[in-house]
Amino acid sequence: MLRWITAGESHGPALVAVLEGMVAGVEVTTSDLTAQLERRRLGFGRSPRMGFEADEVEVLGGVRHGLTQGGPIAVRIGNTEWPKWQKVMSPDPVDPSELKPTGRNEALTRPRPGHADLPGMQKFGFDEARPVLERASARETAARTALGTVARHFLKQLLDVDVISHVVSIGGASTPADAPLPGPGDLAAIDESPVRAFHPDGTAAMVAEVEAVKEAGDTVGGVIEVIVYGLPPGLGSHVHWDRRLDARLAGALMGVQAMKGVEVGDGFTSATRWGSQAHDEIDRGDGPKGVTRRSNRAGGLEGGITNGEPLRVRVAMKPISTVPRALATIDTRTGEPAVAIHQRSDVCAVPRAGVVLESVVALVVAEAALEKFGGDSLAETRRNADSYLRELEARWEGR
Ligand SMILES: Cc1cc2nc3c(=O)[nH]c(=O)nc-3n(C[C@H](O)[C@H](O)[C@H](O)COP(=O)(O)O)c2cc1C
Ligand SMILES: C=C(O[C@@H]1CC(C(=O)O)=C[C@@H](OP(=O)(O)O)[C@H]1O)C(=O)O
Repeated sequence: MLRWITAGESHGPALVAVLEGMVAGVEVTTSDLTAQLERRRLGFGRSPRMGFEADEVEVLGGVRHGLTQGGPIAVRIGNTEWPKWQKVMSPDPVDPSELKPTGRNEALTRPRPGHADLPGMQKFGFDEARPVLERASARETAARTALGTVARHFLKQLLDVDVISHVVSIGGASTPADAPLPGPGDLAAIDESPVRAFHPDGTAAMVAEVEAVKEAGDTVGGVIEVIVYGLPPGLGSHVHWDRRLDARLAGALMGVQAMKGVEVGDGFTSATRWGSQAHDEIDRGDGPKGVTRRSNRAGGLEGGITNGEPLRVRVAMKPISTVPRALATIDTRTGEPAVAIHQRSDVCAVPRAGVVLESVVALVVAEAALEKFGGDSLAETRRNADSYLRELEARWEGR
């Protein structure tokens, strides 16, 4: 079993994250984690904070001399802004006279429609939104990105698996429908697009959309596609609902802040097609799997099991709820109409979110690979995987 857990507030001293159940012998370094965290900070429409938040990573346990040790991997990501927030976010009691009334410590009683503010206050009995938004904030996704990096390295070293993503649309602007799917070697080019789109026309249209939204003092969401290349058939299982890989991916992806829909393969479009046009016909092929498909509408998953084709999921992200032209709300102190909290925010976090979604997919797929192949060291897991792949191929011998 692979488990991951995070803690920490957006404006606290640091985020911490633990990955438990990773095998020994996976090569990964602090700079590998830093590189993924840097990718997560890029993107047109990012918040002002992303310009200076340095994501200072420290590996506190589980890795020695660049190799995982088999024990829990613990990571700390320091928040650059902590000195400014020390009093407001102090874990220990603070003398009220030390909390000078500034924007930072004013009581947040004008909850933002779309953020966790109001339901969180109602649920926990808080009289302001600070304790809610601090933990709801997508700052936490830095922690999952760090852990996801270990999972990506494991998958790459085990089976040469690549996890990539690209932005399909932002608001009404999309990648052309007939654009080819990016391959594993295209990730660097995607990262160079300011909106992390693969097609140049898509990039131009989406940049224009973000500019228009910014100009209007608004925010915008979009759709991101994550693709995993190199997976063998057989990860996940049809035997029970909570073993289905599609179900587990959807749950983990919806667990990312602001994600409101997940589509596996052609998902919603498949629901409009007739069966003969919706499925992926099977041929004998020369690959290690012994079979190929004429298409990949299923997104590499049938019965909750990988089928050897690229795994493909699309995720819908809603617009950021801290809208600069702030939305109507109520002041929870008085019950009177008010304008929602707004200090600063992203216009569009869709490009950055792709890196988070890749990390989450890597964690779920790494867990499924460990379930299938077992082992305590990368070498042992690889032996088990090789033996399984040989067996798959051997089935076709003489046929
Ligand atoms: C990468 C990323 C950046 C985000 N940045 C912001 C932001 O700057 N302002 C904001 O209000 N929400 C932002 N969000 C979304 C909120 O965290 C999210 O809407 C909130 O936690 C409520 O959860 P829900 O949208 O899933 O219901 C961001 C989300 C992601 C994934
Ligand atoms: C800090 C990050 O994202 C934050 C996510 C976020 C939110 O409400 O989700 C609000 C913003 O934070 P702040 O209110 O401090 O400007 C974003 O910058 C990050 O991704 O590292």
